[in-house]
Amino acid sequence: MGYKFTVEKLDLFYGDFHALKNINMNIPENKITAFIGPSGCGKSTFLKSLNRMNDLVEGCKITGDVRLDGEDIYGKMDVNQLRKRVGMVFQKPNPFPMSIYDNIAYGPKTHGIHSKSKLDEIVETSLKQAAIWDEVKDRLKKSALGLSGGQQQRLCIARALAVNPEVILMDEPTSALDPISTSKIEDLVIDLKNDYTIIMVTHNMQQATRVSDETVFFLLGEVIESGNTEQLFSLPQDKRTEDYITGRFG
Ligand SMILES: Nc1ncnc2c1ncn2[C@@H]1O[C@H](COP(=O)(O)OP(=O)(O)OP(=O)(O)O)[C@@H](O)[C@H]1O
Repeated sequence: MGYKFTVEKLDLFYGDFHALKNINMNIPENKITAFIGPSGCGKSTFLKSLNRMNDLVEGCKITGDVRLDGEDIYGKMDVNQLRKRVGMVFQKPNPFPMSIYDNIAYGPKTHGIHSKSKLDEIVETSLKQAAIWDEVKDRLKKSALGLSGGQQQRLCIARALAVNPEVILMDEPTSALDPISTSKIEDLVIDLKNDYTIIMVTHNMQQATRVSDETVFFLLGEVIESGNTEQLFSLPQDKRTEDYITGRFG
């Protein structure tokens, strides 16, 4: 199994607060990895350290080693290039206040693509990949804010795909959505893993078992247990994992 990310001895501090403690992890390529754990245990913080979103947080200090395809992302790698390779989808759909078309074309334009035909092609392909093309193809020039929550989230996934990333980080991508939209996003995520490496934070255990290949359980800033999803849920090795997945705490 090839690893997309390898993380060694990662510690992260927000000022004096030690939010992530000695994280060691390998994230397999072209698989879906789920991060689970109670609120405040550091899942989002860790997710954001994979594309250096924490750089924007004042007082945040990170030590250790995070490698993408063997390359140190906190070394010489250009942050814009890193974020192009490692895209992100947030909990609440956050389309830009512009047309559906422009939401998708925005990223490719900032990376130097200006040909109308090329942009048209990227918009269509990305929307098709995100399983929303049929719903929006006749209203591409209309505001993205007029879409439903579930459509907006698929649009945001299309926007992430438009810059041709290798990894997609998803922070509770369905927590604001109804069951039908959730199921559409889950199907989509499973389809996408053929071409992308996906890392997803979820509070929903059923979702983790439905979609992910690997699961990582976080508690109080530490990784308690990780491994094959089916195994972790059927035969947890650590009592704390068992307590969490059986709903005894968290
Ligand atoms: N910008 C920040 N400054 C200071 N502390 C922060 C900051 N962001 C997060 N924290 C703290 O770091 C810890 C981990 O937060 P994080 O958001 O990563 O947890 P989480 O597991 O994703 O939680 P949730 O499931 O509720 O989203 C929490 O104690 C939180 O209060």
